[in-house]
Amino acid sequence: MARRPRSEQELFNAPVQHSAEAEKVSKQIDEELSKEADRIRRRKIREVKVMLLGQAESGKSTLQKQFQLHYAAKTLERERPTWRPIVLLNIIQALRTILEELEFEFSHTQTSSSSNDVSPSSSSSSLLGSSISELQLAKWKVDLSHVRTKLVPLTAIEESLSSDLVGGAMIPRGRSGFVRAGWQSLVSSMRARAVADNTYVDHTPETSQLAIKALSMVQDDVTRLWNHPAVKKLIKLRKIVLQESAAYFLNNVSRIAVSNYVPTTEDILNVRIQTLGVSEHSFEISVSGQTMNWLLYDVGGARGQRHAWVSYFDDATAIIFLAPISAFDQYLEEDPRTNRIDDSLQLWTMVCSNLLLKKAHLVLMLNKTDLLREKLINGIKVRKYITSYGDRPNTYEEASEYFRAHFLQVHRRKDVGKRSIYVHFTSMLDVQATRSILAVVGEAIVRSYMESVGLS
Ligand SMILES: Nc1nc2c(ncn2[C@@H]2O[C@H](COP(=O)(O)OP(=O)(O)OP(=O)(O)O)[C@@H](O)[C@H]2O)c(=O)[nH]1
Ligand SMILES: [Mg+2]
Repeated sequence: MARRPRSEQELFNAPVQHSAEAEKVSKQIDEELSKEADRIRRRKIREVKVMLLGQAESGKSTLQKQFQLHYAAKTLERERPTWRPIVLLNIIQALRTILEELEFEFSHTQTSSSSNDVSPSSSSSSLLGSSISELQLAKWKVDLSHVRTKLVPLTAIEESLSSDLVGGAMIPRGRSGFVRAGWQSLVSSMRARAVADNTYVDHTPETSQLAIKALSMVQDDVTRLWNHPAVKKLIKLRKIVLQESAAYFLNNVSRIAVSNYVPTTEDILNVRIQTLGVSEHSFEISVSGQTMNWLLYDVGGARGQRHAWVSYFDDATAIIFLAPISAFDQYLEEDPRTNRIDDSLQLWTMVCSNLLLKKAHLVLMLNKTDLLREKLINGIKVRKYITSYGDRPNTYEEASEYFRAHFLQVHRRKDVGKRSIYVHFTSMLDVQATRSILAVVGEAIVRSYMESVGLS
């Protein structure tokens, strides 16, 4: 009996106590959820989405690496060994192109004298030039055949290297040298990794190791081929057209052909590998005391890749458009009738006039200025490829300003957002110059973003 009231109290109070406890817990949960929602909202507010757009080979992936170098240097350090197969692939691709073109040219050589006359005075009328003697040509053919045989073990590795980059998938013939988002995890699992003192534990993937070994065994032949007068002549005549990075790597073969080779930053910036699809990269960037989470979207720029861009447009904070102004004498690989500058202008028109991008901040990078200078110094005439250039002086100042004016005119006529435009002349291989440009670009994008969300 004595316990009854207590028990009654228990009966009445217990659920009351329980419900108070539950209410407290529920309140706590609500508070946590609200805090989390707030955190997500704030994080979202600080998320800046930047798309890198431009035709193939305009330098988008190189710019992405520069961002990584300046804002997430440790990640670039970690990934350093994963660039090794791509450097090797670039070297082998260049050698294959040289050998194929030499073979084609030699097999199409017509002699101006009878075929069994090999006197030094008889001459060849091939594309190699009429001044080459028959004797010389015969000697070159022997040289080529000798080098080709020696290089077989190296060139045979191209397909395997390329296939490793796409997780072992079969690569259609003639289609080597591309990567998709996340490729680094395929080649880094992690046979090579950085350790604290910046040396690398060498577990190089087998294919790369084989390629390095093969390269080290034939490096003198590679150098002889690269410096061969027939090769120099065909490059000058544009019968051999190599990737822009080929000369850099072929001049550095002796440094690369060593078993403990680790790509330098310059190597990483110089490599050429086509991007397929869209790759997302994230960086924390601090500008004017604000830490922003940058999501950088690096897209494939070839015509067949551009359909993938649009699904990223509607929430893009900024577009960095790259136009390689050195490409005035080049045509699209995917459509050899279209001049590369014309294609860039068309793409830029699409960017300026696209309603989904109406609110995006626009940055225009007129890239590859180093190559533009080089071409003009070497006497390549702009007006030969772009007739409207007329009689303007064939100088860097004149040509760069001419291209800038054209891109600005497109923006003036086609911009649907009445936006200011930020234009920079860039040379994406120049680390110091690019560092200062990235600081300016970063600040401008963040400022414009803050204004747009009313946080300025
Ligand atoms: N000389 C020189 N080379 C550059 C410059 N910018 C990029 N490159 C080189 O141009 C080549 C192509 O650059 P990428 O960054 O791969 O081009 P991309 O725009 O990403 O091309 P896709 O992925 O096919 O769309 C690479 O070998 C780069 O090293 C530059 O300003 N000057
Ligand atoms: Mg790319």
